[in-house]
Amino acid sequence: MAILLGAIADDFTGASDLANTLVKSGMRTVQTIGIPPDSLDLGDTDAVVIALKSRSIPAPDAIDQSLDAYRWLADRATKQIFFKYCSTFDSTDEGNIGPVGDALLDAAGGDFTIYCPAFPENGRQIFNGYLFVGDVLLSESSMRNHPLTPMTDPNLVRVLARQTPNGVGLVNQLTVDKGATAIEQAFGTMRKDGLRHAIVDAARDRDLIEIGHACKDLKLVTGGSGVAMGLPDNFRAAGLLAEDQVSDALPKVTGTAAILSGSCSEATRGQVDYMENRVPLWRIDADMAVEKGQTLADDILDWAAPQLGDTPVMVSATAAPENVKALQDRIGRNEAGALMEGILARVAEGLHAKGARRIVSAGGETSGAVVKALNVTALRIGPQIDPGVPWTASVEDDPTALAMKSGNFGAPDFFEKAFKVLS
Ligand SMILES: Nc1ncnc2c1ncn2[C@@H]1O[C@H](COP(=O)(O)OP(=O)(O)O)[C@@H](O)[C@H]1O
Ligand SMILES: O=C(O)[C@@H](O)C(=O)COP(=O)(O)O
Repeated sequence: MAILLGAIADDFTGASDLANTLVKSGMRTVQTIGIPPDSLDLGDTDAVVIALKSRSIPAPDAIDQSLDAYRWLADRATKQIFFKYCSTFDSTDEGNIGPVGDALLDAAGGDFTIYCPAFPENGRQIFNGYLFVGDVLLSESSMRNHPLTPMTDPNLVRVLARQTPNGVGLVNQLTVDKGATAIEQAFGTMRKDGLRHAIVDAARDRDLIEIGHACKDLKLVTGGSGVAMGLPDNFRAAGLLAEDQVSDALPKVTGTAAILSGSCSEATRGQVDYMENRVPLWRIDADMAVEKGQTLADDILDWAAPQLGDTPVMVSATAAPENVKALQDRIGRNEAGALMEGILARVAEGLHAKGARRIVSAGGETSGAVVKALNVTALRIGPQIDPGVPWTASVEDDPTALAMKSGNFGAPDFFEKAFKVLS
């Protein structure tokens, strides 16, 4: 059976955000951790989301990994390819959105694609190419202090133009407001003008649905999870997708509970503070982390072992921007990230070995490190906790329930709510 939509996501939280949208829009979706083994039974699957950890690696590596994922999908006669990146367009001037977009477009034999990270339900809107996060421009939001991809330019046409040698245009709100036909005509005009990429404005879900409909003939669509909302309708209109409701029921998972947080985003900082005095919480001290390296995980595991149970134990590297900067100045930006990710991944592995089977991780890079340490191959998508964050369960015989929270997603009580949604 052919895959209708094959997505390549540049991080793990982003992948489950997209899978959540597709399931809610009626597609039977499997999220895989990296390129799936041939032994993976896809069953009746309409969409596959391949989660990579390619957002913050050098662009040539991100291209190679994305093309490997593309080839896996192409070998399975996938009808349309989706490249998922962050709703805050997380990237540096060196990549990776433009370079991966260009490489996938070449591989898919396309000559034009769109870039639309809008996610109105989570406050990401695009007007005249400018990305707003909540009420402020991207560059005024907490994303300006992101530990790995600080976003200081809110104009996505400019941001993308620095990442590709090819022309970047804009389909603005006036055109989007006219609906799918007008948007598709704008794509045609841009193609004739030799533009290969277009940022597309979107402020409301109904804009995203019209944009999705206008993308029905594109070989490659790129964006946040929002723009995927309109894509399932295209397959339904072509008679390829049933009208059936898709279930988000997960197998019953028992086992102790844990929360691992390495996101330093504003929302996560508030969510970690909320859990103070509500659960056993180990906040990783930067000095101790530098001194002990990954062996700090063993101390944390000794502390956690007697407290494991229904109430989650929580381990957090989450820190304020000035503390993140201090550690980065001391040991380097990527080294600081790798240090904290390494400790949290080793804690995850140890907790899993001690019976933890309900695990929440916060942060895209962090979740990537955690999930890789758990040797998970693929995930079923379960109920949503907050917009963009579903529970998932690994397909393995002894399943682990995992919720991977994007840095800036979720209400202040997210971690507490997560375990209520699962029970
Ligand atoms: N105290 C800290 N100092 C420096 N870097 C940190 C600290 N805590 C976590 N990090 C790193 O910051 C990065 C956060 O990125 P990520 O997990 O993707 O979160 P988000 O989803 O909020 O972007 C990770 O690489 C993580 O290891
Ligand atoms: O689109 C989004 O915002 C998310 O799906 C996402 O990719 C978030 O990444 P992190 O903030 O690194 O978790």
